[in-house]
Amino acid sequence: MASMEMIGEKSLNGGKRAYVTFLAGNLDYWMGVVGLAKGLRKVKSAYPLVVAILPDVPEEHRQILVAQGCIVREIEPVHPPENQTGYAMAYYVINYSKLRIWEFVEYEKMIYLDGDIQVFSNIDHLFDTPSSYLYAVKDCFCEGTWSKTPQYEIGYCQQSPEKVKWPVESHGSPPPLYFNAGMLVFEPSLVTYNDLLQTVQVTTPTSFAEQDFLNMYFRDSYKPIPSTYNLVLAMLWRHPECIDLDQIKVVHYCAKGSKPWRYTGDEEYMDREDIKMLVKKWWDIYQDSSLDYKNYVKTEPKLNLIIESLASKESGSVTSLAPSAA
Ligand SMILES: O=c1ccn([C@@H]2O[C@H](COP(=O)(O)OP(=O)(O)O[C@H]3O[C@H](CO)[C@H](O)[C@H](O)[C@H]3O)[C@@H](O)[C@H]2O)c(=O)[nH]1
Ligand SMILES: O[C@H]1[C@H](O)[C@@H](O)[C@H](O)[C@@H](O)[C@H]1O
Ligand SMILES: [Mn+2]
Repeated sequence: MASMEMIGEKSLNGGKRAYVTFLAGNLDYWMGVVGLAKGLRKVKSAYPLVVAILPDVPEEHRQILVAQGCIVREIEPVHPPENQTGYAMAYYVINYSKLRIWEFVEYEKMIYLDGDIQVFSNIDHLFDTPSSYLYAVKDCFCEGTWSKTPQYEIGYCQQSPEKVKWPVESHGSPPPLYFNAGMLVFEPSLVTYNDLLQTVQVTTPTSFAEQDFLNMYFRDSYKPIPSTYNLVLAMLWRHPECIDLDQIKVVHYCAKGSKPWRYTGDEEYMDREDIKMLVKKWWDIYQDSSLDYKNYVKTEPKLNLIIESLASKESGSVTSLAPSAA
């Protein structure tokens, strides 16, 4: 990878790791980020959550995130060339700004999670995956958001490619593997970052905005990881044979009507028992005040030790940071 960031085999950032998410606008997505910060604490993740925010995030939302232990980093919006054909969701245009996270080179490796994701098991081990690849979960093409694509028209989905076979005779080779960009394991790099930003300006925008773009850009370095690391909810009704809910570590509330903080149960599939259970599990974490950063700092024994030690140093006495043998 980028020589600028490496001296010999050692990286300049000392191998630092962090989770990162993205927040834009003054709507209610900050609630998702608070839920995520608390979820990462619940599973005892060892790494902080960086929030890349656009300038339009109100001050009060920033303060809530800081109070929840997040590292807030403001980023400039990225404006792609004009889109002549439209996005699957009009707001997807803001997601191009996500490309800025490749600039966070004080970290050697990061795990990006959308704000509408919750982590139910510790996934820190993903930081140990071999470098120079982009890891993400294969997407599903079966929802209406995909209706303008050949995959959807044919009824082909990479999740069950044997169900409806790709018509090689009429359409050529099947499309390359395609990941959902709500969860990514990646390495920040200034070389990659500059190239991403230059390339995006000469690339025609398509329905799934930066998700399409990243799929194209990282085609040769993409490595699929199991759906347990990013359960795109539609998998539950489109490909139930591929999913074992007990194994799921990360849930992505991306299906229409499934954002827990907006959930009404009215939209299609939203009255399913598994959906109700997953929405409730999100709320349980969001409302658990013992997972608030301030309470967590109070109760976390290791942190307490450090805080006490620093306090006693300040007051003149020297205490060892090592835990007592007792
Ligand atoms: O008003 C908004 C809208 C979005 N977001 C942020 O942007 C992320 C992406 O938006 P959604 O989660 O609503 O989008 P989807 O999950 O439906 O979208 C999927 O496709 C998108 C295409 O742009 C992105 O790639 C996204 O990461 C991927 O999960 C959110 O989680 C949130 O972190 C905001 O902060 N405010
Ligand atoms: O990015 C989109 C989005 O997350 C949709 O909600 C989902 O149906 C798609 O599979 C995905 O590609
Ligand atoms: Mn999402």
